[in-house]
Amino acid sequence: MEIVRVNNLKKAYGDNKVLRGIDFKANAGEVIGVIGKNGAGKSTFLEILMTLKPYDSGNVLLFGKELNGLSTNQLEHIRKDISAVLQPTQFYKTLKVVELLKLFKAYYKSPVDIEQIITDFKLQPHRKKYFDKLSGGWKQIVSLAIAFLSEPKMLILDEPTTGLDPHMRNMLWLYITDYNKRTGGTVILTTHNMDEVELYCDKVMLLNDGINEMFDTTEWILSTGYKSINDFYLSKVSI
Ligand SMILES: Nc1ncnc2c1ncn2[C@@H]1O[C@H](COP(=O)(O)OP(=O)(O)OP(=O)(O)O)[C@@H](O)[C@H]1O
Repeated sequence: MEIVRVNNLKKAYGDNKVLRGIDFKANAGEVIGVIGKNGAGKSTFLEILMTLKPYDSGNVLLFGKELNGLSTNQLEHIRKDISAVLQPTQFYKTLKVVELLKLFKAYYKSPVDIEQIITDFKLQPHRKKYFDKLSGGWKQIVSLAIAFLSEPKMLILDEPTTGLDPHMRNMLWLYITDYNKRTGGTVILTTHNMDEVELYCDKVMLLNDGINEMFDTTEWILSTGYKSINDFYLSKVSI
């Protein structure tokens, strides 16, 4: 089943033409990595998929519906099936980890068991701490746990493992892989870690000079003679 289809997507900030004709597709159950150098437009692309940012031209279809032209009600309906890692706000400060999880569980009407999430994300020692007092990496973990609460059909993660130690990184990937297998949910993420792309992503899109220079399976890219996805990246992208 097709979850996302993007044709000839263009987006500029003033004279800065960031996306100059992107074609992309995500099916149910795929894990897709979006890569490219700093400033290539990865976050811009994800924000458009999250329905947070307008685009100039082209087509973006989520769950078969073209985004431009949807009413506010229709957009809200679509957003129920999407989850993204939220940027912590001031409001998070005043709540403990377990309170935050309960709040979002109620908000999403999530069937997910809070205690299970606490165990899966190794949050037991932190459950009674105020969010504001957690380290950067643990704030990231809590934000990710919240994103999974709604059991979304599409999960969008912007650099989810940046700032996480190797165990936490591993744990997060196990969780992503398990969520993907269990629910058939689609995961679209950006990362600068090419080993993660090679290990965990079914497909990879390389954004370069505003276009998708490559969009294919990691398997196919490796079969063309690159030693690794890192090798592929270094040979395709100049500094
Ligand atoms: N709101 C904005 N207004 C103006 N320019 C913007 C805005 N957001 C992003 N840009 C510009 O668009 C370009 C792409 O930025 P974007 O954040 O999408 O890239 P990225 O690939 O995610 O980068 P990074 O890997 O560094 O996170 C950059 O030149 C950036 O300065």
